[in-house]
Amino acid sequence: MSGTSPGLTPPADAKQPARHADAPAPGELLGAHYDQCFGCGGDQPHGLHLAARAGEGVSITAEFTVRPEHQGAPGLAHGGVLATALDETLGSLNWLLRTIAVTGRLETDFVRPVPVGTTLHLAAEVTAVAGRKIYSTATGRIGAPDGPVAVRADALFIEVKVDHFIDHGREEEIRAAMEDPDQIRRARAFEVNP
Ligand SMILES: CCCCCCCCCCCCCCCC(=O)SCCNC(=O)CCNC(=O)[C@H](O)C(C)(C)COP(=O)(O)OP(=O)(O)OC[C@H]1O[C@@H](n2cnc3c(N)ncnc32)[C@H](O)[C@@H]1OP(=O)(O)O
Repeated sequence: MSGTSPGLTPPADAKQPARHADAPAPGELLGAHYDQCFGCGGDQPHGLHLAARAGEGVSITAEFTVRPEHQGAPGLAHGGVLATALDETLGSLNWLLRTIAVTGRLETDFVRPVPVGTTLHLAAEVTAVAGRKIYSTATGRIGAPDGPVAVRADALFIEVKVDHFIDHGREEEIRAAMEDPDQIRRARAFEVNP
């Protein structure tokens, strides 16, 4: 689906997304792009620990289990946490394009409440690319990949250079990320832009 706001509608000359030749194979786990990331970082104690897996084409699947610390209303996931899970899944798509990009716009529909203990099955794909603009869409389903849709989102990511993080991020975290011995994570963070 495309979002309802004009910023989420690809221009007429937008192109179909092209999976990068070196993208991880379908079924492969992507791993975290940064170990302290709130969405995917394994060393982030407060995070969602979302694990994304490459799909066919430019698509991703991911799973996220709602824990008690994710509540908004009693026993139910906070909407902002669900939006984060969608944002993280959508952001992972950019690795299949081998592009560094940040979220410019994220439009979320909350269709059903998501109880604590639920595993949300997320699926996302890039729908179009226009210059630096990457258009994508995602759904989150309750309990199974074909379960009822609980949340969906449309997003616009904007390609940036690594300088975006170096210029705006805090120096100690930037330095630590650059020295990360995990080659895949370093490549996801730094080595995708020429
Ligand atoms: C050293 C350590 C490295 C670590 C490496 C980590 C690797 C990978 C990390 C990824 C992390 C993933 C985590 C999950 C994803 C996030 O959550 S990312 C964090 C949340 N997002 C942000 O912080 C972004 C903040 N915003 C910005 O920095 C700037 O607004 C942006 C998005 C870079 C755009 O600024 P800009 O580059 O000056 O672009 P600009 O020329 O204004 O716009 C370009 C085009 O996009 C359009 N556009 C821009 N913004 C919008 C918008 N909001 N709505 C509609 N259209 C828009 C413009 O209209 C323009 O269109 P055209 O005129 O070309 O047709």
